[in-house]
Amino acid sequence: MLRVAIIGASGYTGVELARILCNHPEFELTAATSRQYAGKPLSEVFPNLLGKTDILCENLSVDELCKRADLFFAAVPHKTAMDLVPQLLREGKKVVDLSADYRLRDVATYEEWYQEHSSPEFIKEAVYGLPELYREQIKQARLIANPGCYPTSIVLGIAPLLKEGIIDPATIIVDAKSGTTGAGRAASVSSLFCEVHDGFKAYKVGGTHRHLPEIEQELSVLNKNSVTISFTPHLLPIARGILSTTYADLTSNLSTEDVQKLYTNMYDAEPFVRLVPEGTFPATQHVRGSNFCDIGFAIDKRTDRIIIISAIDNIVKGAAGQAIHNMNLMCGIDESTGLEGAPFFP
Ligand SMILES: NC(=O)C1=CN([C@@H]2O[C@H](COP(=O)(O)OP(=O)(O)OC[C@H]3O[C@@H](n4cnc5c(N)ncnc54)[C@H](OP(=O)(O)O)[C@@H]3O)[C@@H](O)[C@H]2O)C=CC1
Ligand SMILES: CC(=O)N[C@@H](CCC(=O)OP(=O)(O)O)C(=O)O
Repeated sequence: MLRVAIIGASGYTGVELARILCNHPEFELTAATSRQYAGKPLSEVFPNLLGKTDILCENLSVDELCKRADLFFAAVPHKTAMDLVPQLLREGKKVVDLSADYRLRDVATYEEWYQEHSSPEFIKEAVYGLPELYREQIKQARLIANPGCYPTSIVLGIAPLLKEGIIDPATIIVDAKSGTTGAGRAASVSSLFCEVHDGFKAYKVGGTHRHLPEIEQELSVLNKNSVTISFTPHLLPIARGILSTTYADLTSNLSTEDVQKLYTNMYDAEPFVRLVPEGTFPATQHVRGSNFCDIGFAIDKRTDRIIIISAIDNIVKGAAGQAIHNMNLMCGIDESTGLEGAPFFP
């Protein structure tokens, strides 16, 4: 068994990592950190884990953790991970960082959207952990920058079209909607039940969301040229799930079958991308609790636009599930291990 630690186990992605690891045949959870719950059993903090793990939460001491684990998931807020990841790497550990700290390849862009980077020397070696695009690099990596939840759903949805050059990149518009777990578990007024329940709102409108540079970075790689998009996130009154609706102008007169072939060519062998049958569209409730990204599309002949719908569970494919997928690849074990479960429904 490979010994695994979760740094930031008391957050939403931390508990999801723990849930998946409890049933993982190759990984053993040997340490879990939380400052506020130090000394408490993780299964007391999260009763869904009762009987599944007897691990205690502990304070963060990298030296201590390094004695008891070889693989690390950093599930702490961005701007925090960059201070602890270098120490783990220097100790020879493999790290999947769920935060944004190593996702942007250009340090100046990171510093424009976040803050001064304390360990920019590791950005170059970090591999962006989207297995559908970077599988071979991930297998060789010791540091993975696990993608953001919105970027995962959006990039996977558009990738085949941009790669084949059949849409005009200047016309890409994305409306994406996220469940409230996307905001994390820390108490905040904007996440209170009465602020979220029974309503629906846009936020960070007008090109101000910090996922924009990440999405544009990956779309630009696929397009082999710089891409700038419009992106508006929305907050859904549900716990889990992201549904992204993307619009773009088609540059050639393709049939639905032609486009279907592009998606099939790219994703047929992918264990966690499902193309939904023609005429049907993904829904958050069909991916809930799973590592799937479901994708569907329609061509609007009236406007010559394509509309792509993609859905993920933000804490599984958008965070913890994708992180475990990446760690499986880094450790050379079957990439689907621990992630095969069907979504919960209803
Ligand atoms: N929620 C989501 O859908 C997604 C989240 N992410 C990213 O994953 C990471 C974790 O997110 P999420 O689980 O939602 O966050 P939460 O706020 O729910 O949890 C954060 C965790 O980090 C710990 N923590 C906070 N500050 C520090 C610190 N300074 N030092 C050590 N530990 C700290 C907290 O525990 P304690 O305070 O007890 O120490 C807690 O366990 C973030 O970087 C987030 O951006 C990525 C994709 C999707
Ligand atoms: C609903 C909600 O608030 N979502 C978060 C998504 C953040 C996320 O998890 O992504 P990072 O890992 O890049 O922080 C937001 O919009 O900031």
